[in-house]
Amino acid sequence: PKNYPPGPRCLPIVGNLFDYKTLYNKLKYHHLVWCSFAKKYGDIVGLKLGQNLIVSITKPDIIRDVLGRPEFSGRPNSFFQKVKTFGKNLGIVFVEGNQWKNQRKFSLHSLRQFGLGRKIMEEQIREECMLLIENFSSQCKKPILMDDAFGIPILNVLWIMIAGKRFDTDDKTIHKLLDLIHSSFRLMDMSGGTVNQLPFLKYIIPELGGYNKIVGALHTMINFLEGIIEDHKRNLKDEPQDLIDSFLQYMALKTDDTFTDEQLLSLCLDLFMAGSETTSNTLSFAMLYMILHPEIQRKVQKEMNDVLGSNKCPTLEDRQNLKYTQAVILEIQRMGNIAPLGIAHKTLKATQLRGYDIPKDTIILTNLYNVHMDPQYWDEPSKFKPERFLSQDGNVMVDEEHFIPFGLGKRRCIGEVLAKANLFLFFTSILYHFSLEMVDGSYPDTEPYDGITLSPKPFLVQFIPRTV
Ligand code: HEM
Repeated sequence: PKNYPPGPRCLPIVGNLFDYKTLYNKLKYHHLVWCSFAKKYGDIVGLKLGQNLIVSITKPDIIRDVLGRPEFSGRPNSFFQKVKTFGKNLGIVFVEGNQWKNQRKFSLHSLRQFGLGRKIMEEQIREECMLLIENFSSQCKKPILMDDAFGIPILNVLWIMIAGKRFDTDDKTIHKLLDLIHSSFRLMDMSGGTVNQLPFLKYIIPELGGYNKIVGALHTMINFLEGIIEDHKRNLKDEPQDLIDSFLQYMALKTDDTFTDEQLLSLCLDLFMAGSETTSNTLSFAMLYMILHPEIQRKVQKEMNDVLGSNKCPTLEDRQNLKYTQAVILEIQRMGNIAPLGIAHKTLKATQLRGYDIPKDTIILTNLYNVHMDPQYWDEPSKFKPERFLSQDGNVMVDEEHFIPFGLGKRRCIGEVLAKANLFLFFTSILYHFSLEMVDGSYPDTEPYDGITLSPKPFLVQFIPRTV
């Protein structure tokens, strides 16, 4: 397109697909590919990958601008999205227009009704923390493998709001489902994946891009959720007990035609996926950084002792007084970069950005990784330094221009309050009960897995009980 943002020269049909793949093979991470394009072509880069126009933005002030403008609030129509949602655009994360507005409003309202941001949510998190601590205690003589330690406890808090029940830590079906989501997230990417850019390829090479694996995983998830929704239908009471009940009741009123059976299933699927993978990966990163930085771990433990005394495990109320601990959690999020390219947006109409023309239906990637790792703003960005989030007088200091792990604007994460509460309570209760140590002879691999979210590769941790 004319006056499109700069980028490498385009070939017919494939566009810049080969440039992209070549760089990806070299750099191994999608966000680094976009950082590398940005170095060469500037803060706004325009590519064509197969049939899709993709513009990536790396600078914080432009990202803020874009996330604040309604014409950038669409979502790409991904191929996997369609598999997941019966060939239609359903759910919450990838829908647009009124459907998105209504579903987002309903979800937020309903999650709040069933606990989000309320005292009961904290109680449920504390319950999950206690069970996890017991579980770690029973195994603490031997090293524990950190792979999906947090998956079920984290999902449980959300699942109680959505479906009114929690899962046992050793529930095999849920382990399997979380594992499927985890491996699908490793296979997908925000740039859309090859199948997305050249859809006809899926008929030629079905294994391409893990296509079959992802489709299989989605079908397993759908079957599982169908069972849960059927149960709710059978046991529906006058007073709704959870989000699914509320949805079913609202659907029965027939006042809004975006409330359908298929929509309910897709909404649950979206919330399940968005809510489990993100927070539990961040907690795995937390464990990783703590074994790499024992001195920081000691400082967190000392702060808890100094501020709360030696026999009180922190509550959310204590958060404001545990400033160093808060700074450590912020630094874990900054370095962990769970959603390195955020979630892709799409232009709803032709528009302009800093003098460039951006056609309708262009995919927009916000490079959150770059925002958090930009050496022009962050001093020694690859070093783990919690002090960067503390002012001279020891107060927590967050510059919202350069720290946006949950995104910004109308599409901002709806689970932020829950995620922050989970991160704080799980992190502090673990460090209150244990000191974490690296296992002799098994230095962890600090390079994360790539994917739609980043996650640490599995590593071993020794949990040493603290005498508090
Ligand atoms: C540490 C944990 C989390 C991080 C870092 C995170 C990050 C993000 C980011 C970057 C976005 C995209 C914003 C954009 O489109 O520009 C997002 C969207 C979203 N998140 Fe989270 N998230 C986390 C936890 C959660 C949880 C626990 C839930 C469960 C309720 C959740 C539900 C969602 C949903 C539904 C959206 C899509 C919103 C929309 O499209 O309107 N997230 N999140």
